[in-house]
Amino acid sequence: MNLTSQNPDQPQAFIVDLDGTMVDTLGDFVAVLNRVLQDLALPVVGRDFVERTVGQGSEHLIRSTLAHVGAEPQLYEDAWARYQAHYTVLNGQHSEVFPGVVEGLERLSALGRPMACLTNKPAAFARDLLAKKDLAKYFDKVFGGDDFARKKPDPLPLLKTCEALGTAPAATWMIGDSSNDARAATAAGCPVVLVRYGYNHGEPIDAVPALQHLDRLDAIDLSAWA
Ligand SMILES: O=C(O)COP(=O)(O)O
Ligand SMILES: [Mg+2]
Repeated sequence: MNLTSQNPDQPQAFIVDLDGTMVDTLGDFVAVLNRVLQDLALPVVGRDFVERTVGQGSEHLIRSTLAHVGAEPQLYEDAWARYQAHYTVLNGQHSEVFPGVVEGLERLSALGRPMACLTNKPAAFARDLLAKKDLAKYFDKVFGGDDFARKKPDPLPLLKTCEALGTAPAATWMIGDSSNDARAATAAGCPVVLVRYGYNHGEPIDAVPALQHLDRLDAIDLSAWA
């Protein structure tokens, strides 16, 4: 086995999504959104709505939530400021690392290849959450939805992350939970692995083409290394 091989089929680096892939953050999103809605004397939202709506960044989530409860879109700026304030306090309090994630990250990190976390979550919240859940140690780089001009499903964040890791997209595996991750990865030329337990906009993830669909991150098949 030659670990330094440049065979593009072999993973030379990993990019891992955060919400729905490593951490079950739905509880945080629901708690924060409902505090914002209560502040604004608006009706609260349920877990199902949030599960269908997360994954495209905070702006999209806040705008969609206001529309869902029938609020005026002009409330956005106020809601965004309140969302930031509540999220800063509540980040990680209602969320759990998914089963198999620590074991999976240990397997990946044992390969000694560069690893990045790439999420649509604002970078400051992502860094804070990774630190609180003791996952920061696995990543050489962490990028959030406000680090680049465009978010996933645009390929730009993937291309920029590959550049930062110093690896070719074709040799850099993206591990995510949604069609957003898959679309961004495919457009960037990165192979994609999808987990089934996350949030895929209310759609079955098995319908989204990927190298592998996993029930747990530690079930990832790295046999391309053999
Ligand atoms: O939309 C978000 O805030 C985060 O989503 P992601 O971590 O799955 O990219
Ligand atoms: Mg996700």
